[in-house]
Amino acid sequence: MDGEQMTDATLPKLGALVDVPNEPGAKKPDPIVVGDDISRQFGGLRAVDVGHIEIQRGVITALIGPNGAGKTTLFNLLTGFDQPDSGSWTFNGQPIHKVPAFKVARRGMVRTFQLTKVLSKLSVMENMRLGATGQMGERWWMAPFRFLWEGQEREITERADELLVRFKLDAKKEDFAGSLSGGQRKLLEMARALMVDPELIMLDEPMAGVNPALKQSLLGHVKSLRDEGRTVLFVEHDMDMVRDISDWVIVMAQGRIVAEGTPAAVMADQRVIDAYLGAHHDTDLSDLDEAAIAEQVMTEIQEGE
Ligand SMILES: Nc1ncnc2c1ncn2[C@@H]1O[C@H](COP(=O)(O)OP(=O)(O)OP(=O)(O)O)[C@@H](O)[C@H]1O
Repeated sequence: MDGEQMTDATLPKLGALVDVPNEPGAKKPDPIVVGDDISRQFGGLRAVDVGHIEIQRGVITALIGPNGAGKTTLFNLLTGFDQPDSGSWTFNGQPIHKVPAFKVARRGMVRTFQLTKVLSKLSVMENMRLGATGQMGERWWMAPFRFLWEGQEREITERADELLVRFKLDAKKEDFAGSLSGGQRKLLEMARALMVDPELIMLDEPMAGVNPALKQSLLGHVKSLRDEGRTVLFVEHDMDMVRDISDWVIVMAQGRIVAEGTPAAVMADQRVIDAYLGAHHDTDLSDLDEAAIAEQVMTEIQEGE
């Protein structure tokens, strides 16, 4: 996949969504992920309760919803970082719901993590090397066979160097990750996830803590992931980003998928409005048209973050 600029191929992929109904759980023409009856309970709280979900291959899908809707929990489940109470899902047609996280990543489905304190104390380059799972040199019994893993080590370093140049972090490679700005951290999270050359990259709030000057550059990087043939799924509260770059939007509320569709359709969808209306009983709906209400509610959610 590396190096292939698939911009020409992107257009037919986007076109494939035209006939998909704007319905929760809608079937897609070429899904990379298909999940059924996925549930996760914390005590008495059903954090995730998804009947059916499909993620279309080769496009950018946004996962939105109010705080506590279950978005992160669903991310954790799909990528093997948490275990469901029930449910099954496939990646590229292969069941993956019982596969541990590191193997899910090797198969090509990777999620970003916000940099933790521990990773902040590693250099940018060390963070990149951590992103490359399954190096032979990690296995103690391979140590005597240095000739076998030295080549791989070199490849990892070359790949990390290339990605750091692409994300304009090469000048920072020896710096502590903790010294990076919010936007640079987001770029590092993305670059690190790309170390395993994933088919599906799942971004957790890529715009959180990013200053406005870096936002455009970040948006460009996310689009470039799609344009080189990857599938992108991201959780985000920044509605400008959702509007700007997503090809498809899935809305969660109280653990369930309550709406799906193109960004324009979703922002004017009554179910989306209803999902957020708990805090808006006083709004006089008769005074506003549907799209205006959606716009207002979305803005309030965004401002509330
Ligand atoms: N480990 C946990 N233990 C107990 N409750 C949890 C745990 N993780 C999540 N929850 C609860 O599950 C619900 C869903 O949380 P989740 O973080 O998935 O929502 P979210 O949509 O990602 O929210 P946000 O947009 O605020 O990040 C919330 O009510 C949350 O408090």
